[in-house]
Amino acid sequence: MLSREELVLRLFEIEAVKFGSFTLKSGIVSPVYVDLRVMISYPSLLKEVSELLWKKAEEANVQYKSLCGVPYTALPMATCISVDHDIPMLIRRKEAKDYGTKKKVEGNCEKDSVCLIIEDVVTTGSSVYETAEILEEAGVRVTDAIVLLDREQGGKANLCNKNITLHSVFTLTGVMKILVEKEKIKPNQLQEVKSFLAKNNSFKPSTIHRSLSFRERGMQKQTHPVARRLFDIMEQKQTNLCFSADVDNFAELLELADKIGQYICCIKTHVDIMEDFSAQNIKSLKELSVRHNFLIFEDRKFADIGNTVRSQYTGGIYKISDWCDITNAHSLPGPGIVSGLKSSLDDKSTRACLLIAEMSSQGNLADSKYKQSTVEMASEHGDFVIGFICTSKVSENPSHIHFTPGVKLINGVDGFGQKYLTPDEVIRRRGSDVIIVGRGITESANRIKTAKEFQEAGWMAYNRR
Ligand SMILES: O=c1ccn([C@@H]2O[C@H](COP(=O)(O)O)[C@@H](O)[C@H]2O)c(=O)[nH]1
Repeated sequence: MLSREELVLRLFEIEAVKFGSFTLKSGIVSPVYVDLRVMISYPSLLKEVSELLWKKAEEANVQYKSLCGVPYTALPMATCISVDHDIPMLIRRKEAKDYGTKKKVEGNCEKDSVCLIIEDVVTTGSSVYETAEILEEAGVRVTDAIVLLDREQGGKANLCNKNITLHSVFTLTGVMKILVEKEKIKPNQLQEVKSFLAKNNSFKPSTIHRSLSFRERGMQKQTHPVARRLFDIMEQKQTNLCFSADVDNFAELLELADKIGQYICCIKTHVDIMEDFSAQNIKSLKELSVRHNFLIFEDRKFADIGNTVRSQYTGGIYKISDWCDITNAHSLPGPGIVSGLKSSLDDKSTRACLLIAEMSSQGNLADSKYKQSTVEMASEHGDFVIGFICTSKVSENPSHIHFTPGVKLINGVDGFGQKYLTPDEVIRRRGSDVIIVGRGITESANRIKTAKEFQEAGWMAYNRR
């Protein structure tokens, strides 16, 4: 085995770590460049490095069942550890297969077992987190990651905010100190890199843990009256569960609303799947919403120009604006959609809208720019838009409420690409506020008991953040 110093010198020799002036993909000019891809050309060094990564996990006493290298550079490292120590490996695909199983993870994903992530270099931590998300979708848990070199640019803290502990074999400044000692680089190069690192730190302090309570958010001056009612209900009934009542007849819907009404803050409907829609049935639902103190959210997902959505909201057979407290809309058509919807309301204090910033389905087209523009649109229409359909916290405005669909008690994916996350992942780790649960309840043999379980899981996750 090489000593730590010898290993650093080898990495320097093979130019896996270089000093000078390098323009990064981001356009930033960096005085240091790390490229551990070259290591596959030096198998004995690769083996040494892999052994160090494994030892780091042992020292940190990480308990895990399998390991997964972040593609591509860490893949051979994970493979060496797997073979040398007889530890099952998982491979994360960069692209899901577009045929057959469409799997994103290869290998045996034992439900709820812990998978250790192996990475070569961490800067912001985003590649580790992306890999963790995909592994968790496949049903395994990620608690720790081992990295050969931490560039000390905020990755460790960012991952910590996501509940992943990063253990590093080397830090960039640690490597540089060895190189200064061995007179391979000058002390001023170390200083230059240190000041570069200080100026280029990616750490984003999470506001999730320090966020205000639902009660406090309901009391903000700019909070819309409908959002205020919802915050009040959530605190009063200690529930952030929105039940997605995706059944096709009112007898079943009303029975469910009555039986599980005590556990929910909101019921979500798709009126256009009901076979027996009638004003009388809606009246009965309204009565139940008053008796059990929950709001009604019609998941209409408006997506047309302002003039059309105005008619769709108020007219036709459903007359949605007459009875639903909350509806939702895609931001795709632009701000006209919000203006169109709200223009039909005489009293804007009793009706509100959520914008769809993200979707829970695999392969959806809402990218980060779309999400950001959606949040800007919401901010411009605070008199009607109270929050978002999203899969993570998208807005820092405490008056905005985040609703997340695709929730079950275990992670997974349905046959049409609907991705499921747990209440803990959605509320505590991702910072959303309300879990939307449909089939997790309707497909249960004991719907009432299961609704209570979701209520407890959602509320516990809120209290733990
Ligand atoms: O991105 C989205 C937006 C809306 N939905 C709706 O939520 C429920 C989820 O039902 P499950 O049975 O819990 O999967 C359903 O009504 C969708 O239309 C969503 O899933 N994803």
